[in-house]
Amino acid sequence: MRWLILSAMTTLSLLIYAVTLHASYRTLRQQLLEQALDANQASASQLAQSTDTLLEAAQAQLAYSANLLATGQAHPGEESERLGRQTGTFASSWVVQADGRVLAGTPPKPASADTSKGTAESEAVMERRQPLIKVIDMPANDDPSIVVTRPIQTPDGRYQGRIGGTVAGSSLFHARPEERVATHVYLLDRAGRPLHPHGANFPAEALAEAARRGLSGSGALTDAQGTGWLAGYAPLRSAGLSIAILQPADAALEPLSGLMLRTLGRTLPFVLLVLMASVWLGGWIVRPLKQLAVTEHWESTIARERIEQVRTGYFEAEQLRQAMLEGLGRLHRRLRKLNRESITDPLTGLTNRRGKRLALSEWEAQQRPFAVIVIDIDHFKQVNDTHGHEVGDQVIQFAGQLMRRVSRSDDLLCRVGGEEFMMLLPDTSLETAAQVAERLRRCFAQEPSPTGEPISISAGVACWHGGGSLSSALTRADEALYQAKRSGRNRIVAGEPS
Ligand SMILES: Nc1nc2c(ncn2[C@@H]2O[C@H](COP(=O)(O)OP(=O)(O)OP(=O)(O)O)[C@@H](O)[C@H]2O)c(=O)[nH]1
Repeated sequence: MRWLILSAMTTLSLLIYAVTLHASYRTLRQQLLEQALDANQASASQLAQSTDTLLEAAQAQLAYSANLLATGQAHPGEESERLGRQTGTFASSWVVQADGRVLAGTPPKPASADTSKGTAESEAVMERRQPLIKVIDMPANDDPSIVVTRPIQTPDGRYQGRIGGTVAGSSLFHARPEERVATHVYLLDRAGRPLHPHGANFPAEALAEAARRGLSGSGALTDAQGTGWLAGYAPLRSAGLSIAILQPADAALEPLSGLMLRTLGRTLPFVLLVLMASVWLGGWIVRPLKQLAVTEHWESTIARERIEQVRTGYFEAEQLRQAMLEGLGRLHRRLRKLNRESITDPLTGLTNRRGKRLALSEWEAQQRPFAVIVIDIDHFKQVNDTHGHEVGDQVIQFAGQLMRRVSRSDDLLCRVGGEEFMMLLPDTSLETAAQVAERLRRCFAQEPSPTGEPISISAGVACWHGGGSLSSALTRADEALYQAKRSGRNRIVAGEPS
């Protein structure tokens, strides 16, 4: 039972522990993913905001220079050089006149001087002679560059050309907030296509709608290879683009195993404690039950004493103990009754032959001296013949009553045959026993029996002094009785002392 309780509690504890660990794992995982998504979105928004500020500042600087050039307050070469030197915003700058000819540039021959041309959209902007911000196609590993241009128009509205510059990605993304584990920054066009870096391998289409609508937010994506990505995105309003910050989900979940190990380390001692408590509890529950499981000495008082000494400790075991004591009490009472019945003559209530034999064995073992009176009703056959067996039985019962009348409480009164009786008087001399026998004989002679008249008895008396043969003492009593019968009945004969 102990092992049953132990294994049940162990299984239950481990099951609860496993479920708790699993739930912790799921919660931690979810928390890490949500934190990463929030962080990526915050980074994307911050980066977009700082880039927007930078590009707006670049536009303002170009507007100032365009105004100086349009009003003839500055020379194109000087202004282009001043832009590069003074602000530090531009990696290169140039001035082109209305027909597209480069008037000045810093560096002197900027490779991207004509990069303000390109897409149909940007051409249209140029045609409309509006300011433009545009990402230049760059080699895959380079930082992106953004071209910012501004029309040069005289106060009366004549278009004289454009002034522009490139803002390098290094200065764009230097404002990037904290560099987080395995994060990648992407510039997306309005269709959500990655403009930079080239060949970006992520499920861009998932961000297309957000990019088109200029939304900011975050989401978990899965690419064609089944890799999970955590994306945060925000619109780069000044350039009509979006910035996305992506992080592989695995990288965000990297701390998970460490956290779970720490959780295990912290909780395992408690689990061991629970298991140890289970062992102790199992023992505590089983101990009184084990002690109550008495398998021997049920018939003696030892069992009762052992059960009484059991300290139960809890209600159910105490109930069981009480029930066992109650059952044991009943068993003992029943055994006593059976024992009594097995040594009692049912007609007279006197001790029967078996009881007599047991008592004699005990006295012999104890060497306890006793006197014996063997009694026989005279002519009992005639009683039966004359008055019937029923009256004969009543006479036998009557004989028992008279024997009780003349005896002491210590004396053992037995019915040893049909109308034969025996009185065993412990620690009694031959003379005293003979006197008792004589008193009994007189009782019979004087008291009317169930026949309506007194009846007579004959008796033989002998005694055993605690040594020698006990059976010879009994034989002497029998011989004395025989002698009393032969001498005419209704008399007592004491045998020879041993
Ligand atoms: N009613 C009745 N009679 C019994 C019982 N046991 C024995 N008897 C009868 O007791 C009688 C004993 O008779 P006997 O042994 O001849 O002895 P007796 O007639 O007493 O003659 P003596 O002993 O020589 O004086 C028999 O008739 C038995 O049937 C009993 O339990 N009830």
